[in-house]
Amino acid sequence: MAFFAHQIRRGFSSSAVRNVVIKQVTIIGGGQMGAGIAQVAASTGHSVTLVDTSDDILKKSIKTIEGSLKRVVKKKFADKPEAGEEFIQKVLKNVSTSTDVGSAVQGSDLVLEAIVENLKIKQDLFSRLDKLAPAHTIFASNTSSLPISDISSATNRLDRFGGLHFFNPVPMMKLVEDTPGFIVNRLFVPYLYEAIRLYERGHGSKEDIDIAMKLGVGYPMGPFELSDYIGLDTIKFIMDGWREMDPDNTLFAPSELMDKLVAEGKLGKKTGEGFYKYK
Ligand SMILES: C[C@H](O)CC(=O)SCCNC(=O)CCNC(=O)[C@H](O)C(C)(C)COP(=O)(O)OP(=O)(O)OC[C@H]1O[C@@H](n2cnc3c(N)ncnc32)[C@H](O)[C@@H]1OP(=O)(O)O
Ligand SMILES: NC(=O)c1ccc[n+]([C@@H]2O[C@H](COP(=O)([O-])OP(=O)(O)OC[C@H]3O[C@@H](n4cnc5c(N)ncnc54)[C@H](O)[C@@H]3O)[C@@H](O)[C@H]2O)c1
Repeated sequence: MAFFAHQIRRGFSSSAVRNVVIKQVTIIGGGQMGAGIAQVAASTGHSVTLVDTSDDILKKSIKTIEGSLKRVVKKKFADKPEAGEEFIQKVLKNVSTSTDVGSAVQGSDLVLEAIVENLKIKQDLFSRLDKLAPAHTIFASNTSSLPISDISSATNRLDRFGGLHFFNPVPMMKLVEDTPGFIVNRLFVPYLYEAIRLYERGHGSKEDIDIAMKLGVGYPMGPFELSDYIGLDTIKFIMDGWREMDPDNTLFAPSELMDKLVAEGKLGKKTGEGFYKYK
C-alpha cells in the first residue's frame, strides 16, 4: 500500500488527496508499462484491474506479468522456491482484467492511464472516465512528455489529477517522477535522437554506437537497443510533441530514419523489428 500512497501524497497538493487510502487501482493500457505498473501495484498488496481493448492483449499482459514475477522470485526467493510460487499466485490473484472501462473504474481509488502517447486520445479517455468514475477517484497519467494540465483539462477533477511517470522495465527501475516538468526524458530523449542522427550522418554503425555508450559510460543498453526496448512510436510521439511546442529548438529536430521505421510499423521489440530484428 505504502508505495502508491506515498507517491500520491508527494505529487498532489490538494487536501482532497492528502489523506487518501489507495486500495483499488485501475490501470488503463496493458502494454509494457501498464503490465509493469500492474505487477508492482499488485505485489505491494493493491487490488488491480487492468484494462485494454481486447482479451487477447490482456492475456499477453498477464503472461508478461507472470514471466516478470518469475524473474523477481528467482532472486528474492532463491532458497525458498515454494514460498516464491506462493508469492506469484498471491500477486496474480490481486490482478483482474477487463475490456469494459466503465465497470472497471467502479470502486477504484486510483485510475492510472498508460495508453498511447497522444494528447487527444488521452483527453478523450479521461473525459469519459470523469463521467464514469466515483467522485473520490484520483486520476493519474504515466505520460512521458505531455503536460499534465493539458490532459487534465478534459476533466472536472483538477484537484485529483496528477502525473506518475514510471520507467521501463517498471519492476526494476526505482524512479517515479511526480513533480511538474519531468527531468529524465528532457535529457534522455534528445540523447537518443542525437545517436540516431550520428548514425544517419554516417559517423558510426548502430552496433558501434551502442557498444561505445555501454563501454564508455557504463550504460546497460546502447541508444539503439534502448530505443527498441522503449518503443519507437513512443519516442517519436514525444519528440513530435516537443517540436510542435518549440519548433526552432535544434534538440528537437526530426530523424528521417525514425519517421520511416515508425511509418513501416517497425516499432522495436514489441513488433519484432525496429533498429534491430528480434526473434
Ligand atoms: C521513455 C520513458 O518515458 C522513460 C523510460 O522508461 S526510459 C527507459 C529507462 N530504462 C532503461 O534505461 C533501462 C536500461 N536497461 C537496464 O537497466 C537493463 O538492461 C535491464 C534492467 C533492462 C536488463 O538488465 P540486463 O542485465 O541488461 O539483462 P538481463 O540479464 O536480462 O536482466 C538482469 C536481471 O534484471 C531483472 N529483470 C530484467 N528485466 C526484468 C523484468 N521485466 N521484470 C523483472 N525482472 C527483470 C532480472 O532479475 C534479470 O535477472 P535474470 O537473469 O535472473 O532474469
Ligand atoms: N515505453 C516506455 O519506456 C515508457 C516509459 C514511461 C512512460 N511511458 C508512457 O506510458 C504510456 C504507454 O506506453 P507503453 O510503452 O506501455 O505503450 P504500449 O504500446 O506498450 O501499450 C499501450 C497499450 O494501451 C492500449 N490502449 C490504447 N488505447 C487504449 C484505450 N483507449 N483504452 C485501453 N487501452 C488502450 C494498447 O492496446 C496497448 O496495449 C505512454 O504514454 C508512454 O509515453 C512509456
